[in-house]
Amino acid sequence: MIRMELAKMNLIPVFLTTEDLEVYYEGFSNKVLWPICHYRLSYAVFEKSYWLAYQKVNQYFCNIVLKQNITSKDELRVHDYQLMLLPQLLRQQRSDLTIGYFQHIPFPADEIFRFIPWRNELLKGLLGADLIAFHTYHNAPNFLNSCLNILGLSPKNNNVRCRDRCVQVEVFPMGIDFDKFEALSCSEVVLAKAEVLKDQYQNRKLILSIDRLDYSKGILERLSAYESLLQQYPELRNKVVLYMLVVPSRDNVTQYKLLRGEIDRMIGHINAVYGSDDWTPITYLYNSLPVEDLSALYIAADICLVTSLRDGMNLVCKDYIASKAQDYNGVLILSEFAGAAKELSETIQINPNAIEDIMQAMHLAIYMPKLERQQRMRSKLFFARLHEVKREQEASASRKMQGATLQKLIDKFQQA
Ligand SMILES: Nc1ncnc2c1ncn2[C@@H]1O[C@H](COP(=O)(O)OP(=O)(O)O[C@H]2O[C@H](CO)[C@@H](O)[C@H](O)[C@H]2O)[C@@H](O)[C@H]1O
Ligand SMILES: O=P(O)(O)OC[C@H](O)CO
Repeated sequence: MIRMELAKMNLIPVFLTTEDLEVYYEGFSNKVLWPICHYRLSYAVFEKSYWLAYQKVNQYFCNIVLKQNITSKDELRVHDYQLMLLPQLLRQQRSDLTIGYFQHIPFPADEIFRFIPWRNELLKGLLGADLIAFHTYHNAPNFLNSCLNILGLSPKNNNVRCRDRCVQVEVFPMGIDFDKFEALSCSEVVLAKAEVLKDQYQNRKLILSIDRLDYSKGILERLSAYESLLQQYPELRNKVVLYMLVVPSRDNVTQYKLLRGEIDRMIGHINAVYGSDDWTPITYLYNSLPVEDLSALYIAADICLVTSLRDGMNLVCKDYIASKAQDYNGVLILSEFAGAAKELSETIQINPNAIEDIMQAMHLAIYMPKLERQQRMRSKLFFARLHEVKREQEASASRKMQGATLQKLIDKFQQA
């Protein structure tokens, strides 16, 4: 049944057992690779059984891919850290294939990647691809340094030579479906929902955050900063609301369970200590919402607060910008450790480890004059459009075209 429904969308499922999910997905992917790539060494659990499952499931994906009727004209694209071994597994069976690999999360410094007992195998797995790509610039040298210092392969001009093949390492910052969010922000249904939200909060300043429940998103740091804001500027009490939408994620993994408990505790504390009969400082939703509701939140929010401690890109901030394409009326506070910060220079950027900085950024955003808000948002809109996901798809359809397409867009920007 599932198989048939997915076939209608040209999709083929890869079914995993409960045990595979536990050791491959929750285990190796999210207790080894995720913490290492997000610089949380102490959260990594180097279990041999996780590694065995990771190899097994990557092989399983490989078998299913190769059962399809693939010709050497097809281009295979492997996405993300759950499938680092897949490029080489495919290459071993089919040397004629063109394979791309895109990593959505950061690639850490070689001294960090080195911690993984199976780092050589992982790097060799990736090097089965013809093209390895990351969101932002610093990931590429991190990967190339790992090839050099762990495998002893000297890179030359972003290329790594593996026997008779040359692997190219590139940077493609990913965007969103900009038009979709812009269109939603004009839809009557969404605008009505946004009005309901504004009424509900009686025109208090609405600070919005949306993320999966993840320790990489700096959720506790955000809460500490918000508490400091209410402490240091008591005149803001009853005038602001922090609306936190936290999307459930990996809830069987220990560190995620602990984080959830701590979030609940901090929110309970802030609401109990600072709240009053007619004002709750934090609205907290632990849920996944339909896209119309997300869009209404973006429209209603005066400020969007992104506090990632590490983030490959962060698309929430781009969704927010696209949702402001009509009136430019919003302020984005963005962590300097989110990949998006490299493109969005007109944001208020913060180091999320500096609680005082987040607090001052919120204060600045709350009192920012309308003209300045709009000027900053206009320039951000340009960059969010520049890397729209549709353009990226067209651009990466041919590797050769990529450089030229991107250059053309950059030239256009420079002329503007
Ligand atoms: N309830 C809901 N329903 C529908 N959509 C929802 C939703 N809640 C959130 N979303 C959407 O999901 C996306 C989440 O992407 P993010 O980049 O913010 O984080 P994530 O860590 O999941 O992504 C990983 O992949 C992305 C993309 O490569 C990288 O930016 C990031 O660094 C990396 O960790 C956003 O576009 C958001 O609008
Ligand atoms: O929810 P997960 O575990 O599939 O991970 C989502 C992230 O987009 C991974 O990059």
